[in-house]
Amino acid sequence: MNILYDDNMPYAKEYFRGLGQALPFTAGALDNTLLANCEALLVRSTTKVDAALLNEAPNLRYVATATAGFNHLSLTDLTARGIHWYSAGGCNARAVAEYVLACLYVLAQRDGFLLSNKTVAVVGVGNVGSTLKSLLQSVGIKVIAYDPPRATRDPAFISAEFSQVLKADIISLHTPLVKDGDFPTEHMFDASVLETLGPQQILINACRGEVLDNAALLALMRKDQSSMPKVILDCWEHEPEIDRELLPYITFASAHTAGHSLEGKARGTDMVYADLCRFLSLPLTLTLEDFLPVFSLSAEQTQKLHDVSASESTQTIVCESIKCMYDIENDDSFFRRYMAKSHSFSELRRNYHVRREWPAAKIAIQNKKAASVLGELGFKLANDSK
Ligand SMILES: NC(=O)c1ccc[n+]([C@@H]2O[C@H](COP(=O)([O-])OP(=O)(O)OC[C@H]3O[C@@H](n4cnc5c(N)ncnc54)[C@H](O)[C@@H]3O)[C@@H](O)[C@H]2O)c1
Ligand SMILES: O=C(O)[C@H](O)[C@H](O)COP(=O)(O)O
Repeated sequence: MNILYDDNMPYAKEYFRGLGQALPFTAGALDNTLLANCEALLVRSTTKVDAALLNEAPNLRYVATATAGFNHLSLTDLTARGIHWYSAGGCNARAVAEYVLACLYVLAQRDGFLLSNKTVAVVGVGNVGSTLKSLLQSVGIKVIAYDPPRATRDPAFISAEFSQVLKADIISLHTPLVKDGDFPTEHMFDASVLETLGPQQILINACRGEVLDNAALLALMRKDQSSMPKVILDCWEHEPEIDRELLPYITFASAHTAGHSLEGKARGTDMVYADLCRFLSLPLTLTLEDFLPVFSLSAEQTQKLHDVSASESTQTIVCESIKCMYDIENDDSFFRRYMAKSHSFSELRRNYHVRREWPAAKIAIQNKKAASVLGELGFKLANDSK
């Protein structure tokens, strides 16, 4: 089988070489001569698989995206041509949930509030939203779950009302981009919705840029930033050509990298591999454990955690532990510096640093309450913790 895979899929060479002739391509530079013979095309979200691409690929039988979102695949065109398609739903759910928690803990420390006193509205309670909801609830943070389409599919799920969402202290968006049907999400947060929010609230978009009307947000921020919520953006409208004018009004800004943990990306490759093996009726011979490197904190980080362990404040210890794994302030300042130099959003994403998920780390924390919270959040605790 002739396979083409995005060269930004970790371990793809190792996973796919046993399934046929597997060649890498760079998103944005997919060669039509390669497409002409391609039978299986493995992409990430930066390759649009539409009629124009499919017209160049007459031998294509299989398309997969190693990402959760699949709004870059034209399902109508794939189905019309009888091409099997797959998306790796859930591959990076923990990565995005960790991103949201990292933002919230750092903001709580910076602004001097207790996260445990806040209510978080999770909008879209699928793979990402459910993972986030479980982690928040496991550490005692109240969650409002909003997902009307899920309530129609799953009688056991009861969705909150949208009016309750708008009153929450923190609103975190985790829906797909849906342009039509009964539950569209495009510009779900438009000017009329944004105007109902206040400065004591926090709004996070780590799903798709188009769910939040960026032009309306910019206009309202310019009119009176002091009446607006704090806005945290990982996903932007019109990526990669985002509106840089919005940047000064954003509390934490990142380049659509919430899901870019090494595990999140590699799990995407692994899930596509498993689906392609099923499609070809071949046995699975490789797993993620064959590839993920062992991780340990640096001596400096270990010392820092040891020092902060003496703190009385659980939130301080949890925040510092999270920062050892994922420092959102670093991502934010790097992004701002990078964008100020007119560098490309896509390049920044391609060269994103290696970020590991929290269960990869083993930490020693003396404070019992903090150790328990960190355990709930997925950190492995060394024997001398608790
Ligand atoms: N920033 C990132 O790096 C990153 C990473 C992963 C996923 N994503 C985005 O987040 C989205 C969610 O990911 P997921 O894996 O949880 O997908 P999912 O399909 O598992 O869950 C999405 C949920 O949103 C719900 N939903 C749909 N329309 C809705 C509406 N109008 N109102 C409320 N809820 C609605 C669905 O019913 C579903 O339960 C993806 O589609 C992708 O666009 C972004
Ligand atoms: O949908 C997803 O899984 C995410 O948006 C994912 O992180 C996108 O990453 P990309 O394919 O653009 O590298």
